[in-house]
Amino acid sequence: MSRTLTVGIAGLGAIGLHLARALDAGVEGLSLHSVAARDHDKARANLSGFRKMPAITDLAGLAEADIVVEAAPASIFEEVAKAAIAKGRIFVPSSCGALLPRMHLVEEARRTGARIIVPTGALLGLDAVRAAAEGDVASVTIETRKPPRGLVGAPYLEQHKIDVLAVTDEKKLVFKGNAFDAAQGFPANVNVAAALALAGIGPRKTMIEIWADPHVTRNTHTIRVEAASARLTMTIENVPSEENPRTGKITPLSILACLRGLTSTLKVGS
Ligand SMILES: NC(=O)C1=CN([C@@H]2O[C@H](COP(=O)(O)OP(=O)(O)OC[C@H]3O[C@@H](n4cnc5c(N)ncnc54)[C@H](O)[C@@H]3O)[C@@H](O)[C@H]2O)C=CC1
Ligand SMILES: O=C([O-])CC(=O)C(=O)O
Repeated sequence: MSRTLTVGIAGLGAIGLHLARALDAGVEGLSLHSVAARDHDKARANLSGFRKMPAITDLAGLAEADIVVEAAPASIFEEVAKAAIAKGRIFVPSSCGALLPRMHLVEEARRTGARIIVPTGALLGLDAVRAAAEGDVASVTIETRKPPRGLVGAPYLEQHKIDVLAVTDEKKLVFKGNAFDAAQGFPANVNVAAALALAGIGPRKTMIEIWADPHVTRNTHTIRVEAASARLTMTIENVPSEENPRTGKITPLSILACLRGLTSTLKVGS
């Protein structure tokens, strides 16, 4: 009989609250242990209907759980990650773009016995990308198209004085470069590119185009891989969540599926 793993969640927004609700509703092998939120009164209100009230803790306190899910702004990624890794926990980051300039955390995890498990999140196909990357890969690219409001607030846009809300007619290419630079410039918008880079050929070789497209209603990501074993092109069209239009509704579901895979007897996909 395998034991139940406890889960702590940092952030109760579009991802964290949905995940907390799903865990509270009951998932075999997993139990919601604690949450960390910026506003504790709001958190208590959000959790009021829960069958079993989790502890409301500070970010470091989450590391008492077996699994720590980070679902907060990228700016507090390091604090959550460090505490979980120091205690040898399973760390599941949503803001995985923030991992790219902090790969020393992987070394630290090796030392403490922690694991860092990057979920597929709002993307698709990372099983095939990982398989292809066991052999020779010539190129990996991602094209992200979001409704302009799904890009608002990105530091790159502010630095380059690009007003995406003024993009109302023709779609506009707002960034072209590698996944590392994209993650710095768009920390709340293209974590998918970071996950793709980590699955495949790394953040300097994975190339991304980001489009502000007033003609799409969904956050749309197309990945293309040219490898010795296979050529693949895949597109996902994510319904933006009500709470945060930058974030696709599939993201908390993907993290839930990832957590289930940590305890389930039958696991499908690599
Ligand atoms: N890996 C992926 O495919 C995806 C990753 N993301 C990323 O996941 C992260 C979370 O996304 P969302 O849930 O949509 O964001 P959100 O903005 O809806 O929620 C974040 C929550 O964190 C809370 N928070 C802020 N400071 C905090 C603190 N010091 N302590 C505790 N809580 C704090 C906020 O109050 C908010 O409730 C973001 O970095 C986002 O960019 C989003 C979509 C896809
Ligand atoms: O939800 C999405 O479509 C992708 C996203 O925000 C991210 O990768 O950060």
